[in-house]
Amino acid sequence: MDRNLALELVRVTEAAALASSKFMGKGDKNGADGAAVEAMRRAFESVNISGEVVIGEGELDEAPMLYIGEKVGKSASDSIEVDIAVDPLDGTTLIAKGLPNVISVIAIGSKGSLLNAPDTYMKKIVVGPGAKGAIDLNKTAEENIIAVSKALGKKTNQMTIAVQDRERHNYIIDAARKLGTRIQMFGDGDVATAIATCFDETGIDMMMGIGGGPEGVITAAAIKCMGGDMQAQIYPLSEQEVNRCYELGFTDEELEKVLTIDDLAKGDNLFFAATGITEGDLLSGVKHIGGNRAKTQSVVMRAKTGTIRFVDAIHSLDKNDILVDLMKKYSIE
Ligand SMILES: O=P(O)(O)OC[C@H]1O[C@](O)(COP(=O)(O)O)[C@@H](O)[C@@H]1O
Repeated sequence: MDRNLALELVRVTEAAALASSKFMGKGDKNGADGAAVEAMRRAFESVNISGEVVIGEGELDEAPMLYIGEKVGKSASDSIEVDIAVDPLDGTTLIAKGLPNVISVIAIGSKGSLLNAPDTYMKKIVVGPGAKGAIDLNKTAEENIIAVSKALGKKTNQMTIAVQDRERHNYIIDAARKLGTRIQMFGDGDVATAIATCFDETGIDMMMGIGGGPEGVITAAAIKCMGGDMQAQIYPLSEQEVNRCYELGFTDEELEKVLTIDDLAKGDNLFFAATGITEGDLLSGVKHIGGNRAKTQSVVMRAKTGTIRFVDAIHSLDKNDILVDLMKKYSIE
């Protein structure tokens, strides 16, 4: 894949971020998600790829989505075939309330590189480059915190771990408290939080917990680009989810397997892009400024080179065809 693809991908997440930002705090999570999906789909039309969505979003909550198997991109005779994983809006509950940590994300990899994870829960553990090789999902939360602290050369009470605020994570909270480890709880949006582990300035050393499977694959592509580490296990939490895994052809053995970052996102022919929608640890949210313009901040990464680029942009919203059309459709100023 050509390096110039990076900027094209940023345009795609920017489009989704701009469209959904119009819904911030309006209590309409499906409206925000729908606008992000449509904007992303339209923006993909000008990207010179022949892409197939292998990870879509929305199945868990039946929200609008870019569905699995959907073809996206220009699909010209010279377009390269790629796997695409998308989450046009990670944090639908957050955007409805105007809360921080909402982003739009895509990961792209060569054909067959991204795991076709089911739309069920996934157990995840994510660390930055400093603790690469130190994590093991077969071990307890306590053992992992200790191993990561050793790798980072910190005491466990000098570490901060990020945990999604859910009852199912009480075992992690108990382990961290026993070790005196600080906990940064977050309401939603585990892709943004996982990425934050790879940036020292966020102060987050590790993320652990059970979140969406599709989000897990997207996270793995990003963490690969940044040289961090991740392990995961498909983790259906209900009988319905177990059946869904079987329907998709997963065996019991595969469901028990601890997946490495390479199982989730193979090789290094991978790109990842994200744009902030609301303020986050790493990316600023969309800021609507005077003159019908808006500022965005994005990050785009490439695993092959390890380059991480932050892209600041100012958009003239009335000159943006996708946005003009969508705002008409949703009757939003
Ligand atoms: O909210 P749940 O059911 O605990 O699921 C966790 C998943 O939900 C999210 O917090 C938000 O997902 P949505 O944007 O689809 O609402 C993800 O980041 C996370 O992986």
